[in-house]
Amino acid sequence: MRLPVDPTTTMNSGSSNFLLVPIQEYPVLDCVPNKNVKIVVLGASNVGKTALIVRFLTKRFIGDYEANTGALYSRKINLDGEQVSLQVQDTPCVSLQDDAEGLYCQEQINRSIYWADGYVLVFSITDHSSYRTIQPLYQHVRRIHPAGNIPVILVGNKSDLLRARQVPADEGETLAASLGGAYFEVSARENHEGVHSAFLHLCGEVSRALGGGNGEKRRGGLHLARPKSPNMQELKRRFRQVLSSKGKSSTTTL
Ligand SMILES: Nc1nc2c(ncn2[C@@H]2O[C@H](COP(=O)(O)OP(=O)(O)OP(=O)(O)O)[C@@H](O)[C@H]2O)c(=O)[nH]1
Repeated sequence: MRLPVDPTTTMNSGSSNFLLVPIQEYPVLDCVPNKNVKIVVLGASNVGKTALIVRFLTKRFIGDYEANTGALYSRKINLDGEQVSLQVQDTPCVSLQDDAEGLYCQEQINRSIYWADGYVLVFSITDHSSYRTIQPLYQHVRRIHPAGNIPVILVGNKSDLLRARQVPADEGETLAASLGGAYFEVSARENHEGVHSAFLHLCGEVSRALGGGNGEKRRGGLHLARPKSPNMQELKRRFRQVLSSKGKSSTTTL
């Protein structure tokens, strides 16, 4: 069933896509100053990225969505007793190239990866090919953020479809461990709590990575941290490093 569309319900006014349930946007005025947790949800087609975001933000599950072109949602959350501004970016799907190592990844996804501080990598437990996209996807994120810690969680969605399972839980756990993140097996369709815990876990990781309340990115990657004292040699070295890492990333133009 398609619900009526209220354009005020989308947070991304420049985008033609829309969501079928209203997600309230909260003012960020009473949030911790400058503490903005930005997460992006990535994965193959049809794994439930939009369903997970809707579940997390509204506690609801809606069966059908318009084809997703990437909407940005913002709200206020309570994290360890602090009101924090959260932004969640939905994305179009990624897919494996024929050699199964490279990734088709739209430019807008690259921009979202660059923008975000934390990553929800989603596959469907009923679709092994969606699981196989995760490792190349993570490598792709790494190319965009080559240095430092990357807060990430791995989500195996559609756990209500046990009879159609193609990915055993221990494969999910092993993969998550190799990425340095936690694994959550959830059902956006049947359960809010699991989805909520997964997103909140990542928000906590991001918040810690951002550091004690000043909201500045602590990790490296393409962000050039300002050196304590001006040193032209060091600046030139960092600049060359960034240029060469950009050159290595064939799909990334930032
Ligand atoms: N059974 C079941 N179906 C789900 C679940 N989550 C999502 N779906 C269904 O899976 C389909 C895809 O969900 P979406 O949220 O549109 O997936 P997506 O990853 O955003 O898809 P793309 O727009 O192709 O990137 C829809 O028909 C959903 O109703 C789940 O936990 N269980």
